Amino acid sequence: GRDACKVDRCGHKGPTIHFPFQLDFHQLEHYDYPGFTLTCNPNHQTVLQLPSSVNLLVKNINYKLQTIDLQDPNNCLPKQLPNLNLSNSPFAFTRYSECLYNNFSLLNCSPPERDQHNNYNFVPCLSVGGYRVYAINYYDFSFDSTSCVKISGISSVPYYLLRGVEHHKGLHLAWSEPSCEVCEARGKRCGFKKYTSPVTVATQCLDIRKTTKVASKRLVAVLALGPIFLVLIGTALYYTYASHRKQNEDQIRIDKFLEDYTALKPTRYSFADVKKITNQFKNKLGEGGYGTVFKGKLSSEVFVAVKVLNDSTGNGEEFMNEVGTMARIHHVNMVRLVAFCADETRQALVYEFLRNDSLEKFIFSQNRNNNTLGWEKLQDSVVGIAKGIEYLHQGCDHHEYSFEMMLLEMVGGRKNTDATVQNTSQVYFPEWVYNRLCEGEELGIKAEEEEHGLIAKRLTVVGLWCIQWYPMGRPSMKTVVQMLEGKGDTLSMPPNPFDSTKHARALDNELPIIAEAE
Ligand SMILES: Nc1ncnc2c1ncn2[C@@H]1O[C@H](COP(=O)(O)OP(=O)(O)OP(=O)(O)O)[C@@H](O)[C@H]1O
Repeated sequence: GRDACKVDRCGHKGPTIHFPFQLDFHQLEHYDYPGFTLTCNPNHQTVLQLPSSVNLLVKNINYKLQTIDLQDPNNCLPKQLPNLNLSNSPFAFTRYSECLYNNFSLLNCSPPERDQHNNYNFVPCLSVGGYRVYAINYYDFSFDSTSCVKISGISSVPYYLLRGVEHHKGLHLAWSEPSCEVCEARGKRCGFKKYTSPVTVATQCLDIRKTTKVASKRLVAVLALGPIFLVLIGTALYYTYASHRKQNEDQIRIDKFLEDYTALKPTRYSFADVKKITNQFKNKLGEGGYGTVFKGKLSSEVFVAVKVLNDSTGNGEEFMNEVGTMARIHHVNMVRLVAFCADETRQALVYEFLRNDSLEKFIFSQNRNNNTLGWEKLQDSVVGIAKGIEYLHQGCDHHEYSFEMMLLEMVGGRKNTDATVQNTSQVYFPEWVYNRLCEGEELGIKAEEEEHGLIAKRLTVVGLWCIQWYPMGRPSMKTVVQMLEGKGDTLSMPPNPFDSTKHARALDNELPIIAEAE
């Protein structure tokens, strides 16, 4: 109970510190439960030391949500991330940032003549002397790293920590043990009760009033000591002045952050702007179902792809959906919507420019042996796309029907309805390839090394799982990512998606029998 009544803080603006946290100089009083130890640095800032000597400043502790907000003392979190390992600490990344990304490398790139890397995660605080540091994911294979040197690797991290402008936001962690949520929600103070196992701690709820009574008694004692009180007032005034100055500095930093953040949101252009950006639609990149795509230039270094929507494209619903959704999406595997145009008559979407051609061209390349995209790269692309779709689904298990066809088309190396194929049994590639796999035959594709054959087989089996007749039989995108990343040849074969008799029989079973009318 004594621990629960104790409230500390490092500076008058610092977060309040009470159970399950404690300041290290009160260590002796915590004879029953060590809690999470914090320290005060000489600048009266609160410091949390995480394993591997990662020291971070504590900005806020939310005892109700059991979260803690941390900042790097030098405002350069990416510098600490390679050492950050939470496995031996009571903390984990918060649910809000549950999208964790693996295998980032910090690359130091020599000064580019013109910055061709502007679409990647630039880390300003690590970039010195004209060199530029980027946080690049294993799957960013379009990133030209020839003039770069790897500084360090980051194994697992919430993606928001690597986005340049969001470094200021700091790191958000959560703890689950000891659990004080119930006490906090009841407006009570939480305290240690007993150990239920060597590592698990039971807590008890204590009345805060007791705490305030103790506090007010102390206040009376302080008032009695008048002269000391005056000194305290003087000190407090000094700190108020100092904190006011610091508040101003914080405000400037926040304003700068908001400015950057606003710059990230899609801008609205007029159609005249769009014409200017695309140089009168001079350079056509391609054509899709909804419009024509042109190359454009925002500045001497920033290129974009401008999709001018067909006049006949819907009643504006599709356009609003696209802008509404894309504006909220920030994912390493998703193209970024930079701007849009919605004049009375014309609509256009402005995306970041992707310089490495469309995947379609690589899939349907005639001479697969000579193309630059080998089987490993194809697999990497598929995993990247699957992760992007998983991010979009965020827990909903509905499928991206064209994803599985893309998998199968990659292996088939041709559209599965290719009418030029001689052997009619091969015309519907998915069915043909299912039968072949079931009979233990090779896929009959061009894969010179054994490992390539395994990749092709893995893509095919996952594709076949995803085209299962019944939606319930299809794996979630999360499972798809795991299947695609799985090593070796251990995937089981799915049931036959083309067995129409089974489907008919299953339907028979499911439909209720309706009696004929008399
Ligand atoms: N962000 C981009 N960067 C570079 N090229 C692009 C970009 N977006 C589209 N393109 C080019 O424009 C072509 C058409 O793209 P678009 O998105 O309109 O069609 P799609 O994806 O093929 O089909 P759909 O209209 O069904 O989405 C692509 O094949 C590609 O060559």
